Amino acid sequence: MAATALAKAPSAASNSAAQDIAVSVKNVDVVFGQDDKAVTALSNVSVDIPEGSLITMIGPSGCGKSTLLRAIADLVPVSGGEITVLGRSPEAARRDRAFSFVFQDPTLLPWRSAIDNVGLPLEVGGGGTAHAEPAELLQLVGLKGREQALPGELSGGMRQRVAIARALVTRPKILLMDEPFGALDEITRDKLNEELLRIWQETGTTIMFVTHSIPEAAFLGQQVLVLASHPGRVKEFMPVDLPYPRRLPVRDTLEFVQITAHLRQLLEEC
Ligand SMILES: Nc1ncnc2c1ncn2[C@@H]1O[C@H](COP(=O)(O)OP(=O)(O)OP(=O)(O)O)[C@@H](O)[C@H]1O
Repeated sequence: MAATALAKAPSAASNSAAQDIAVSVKNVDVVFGQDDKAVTALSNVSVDIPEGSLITMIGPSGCGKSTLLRAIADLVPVSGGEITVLGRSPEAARRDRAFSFVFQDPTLLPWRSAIDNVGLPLEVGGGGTAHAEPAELLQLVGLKGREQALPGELSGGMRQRVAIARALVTRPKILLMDEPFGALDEITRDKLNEELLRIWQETGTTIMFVTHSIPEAAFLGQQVLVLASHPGRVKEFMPVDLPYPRRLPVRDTLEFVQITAHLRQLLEEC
């Protein structure tokens, strides 16, 4: 396996001129079940996610945020329309390890150290592919010195950092994150929000991030994809016109308050 350093990709935030599309979602429907039990989770959803961008997704419970992320990740089949990931099918992209998924629950193996958890994807089918060094990734997520700690010896926030490092070890172009900080206390979550932005800028990874938190969606995202429910559909794809690097105090500015007020208004209409 070829270990490579975490090459600094072109700054994601300053890369908006290069509009190659990482994920294209075109007229996508997802229907679960059949006949009178059929649930239309997504209806005619279209959105293009530029390479290197950080997109947050928000919407009422059950509007299909996770389903959209899972369809992109080839975990859920689409019933209509088309998804392409870096120009190929989600299945091909999964085989090529074009993306990694981070869930709310970090699901680490409790008997393996932090560094061995980070390296796990390399042991299951990662042979021959370029990858990042687990130790370097633990440093990237702020866990230098805790390489040998077992998950049970780490806090919830630290475990989620390990999960993020593990997701990055195969050097995916795209990171799909489904409420990764939803179970954490507010202070830890704030800190991880700032750190995720730093990681994004250092790696240039395209990130799609599902959240229930309006401030989190606005703080992280270059654009916020607002989904409405029954059936799940795009309500608005709203740009967040705040410069990066963003620090937490930006949330106290009038601009930020106006953005979150607009998002709240959109969600009330969903
Ligand atoms: N495997 C499945 N089988 C049947 N229905 C499903 C399945 N997965 C999701 N659904 C339904 O699809 C709809 C969208 O669910 P999804 O989990 O994508 O919503 P969500 O916006 O992520 O919700 P939440 O914010 O509560 O996590 C819901 O009505 C849900 O019940």
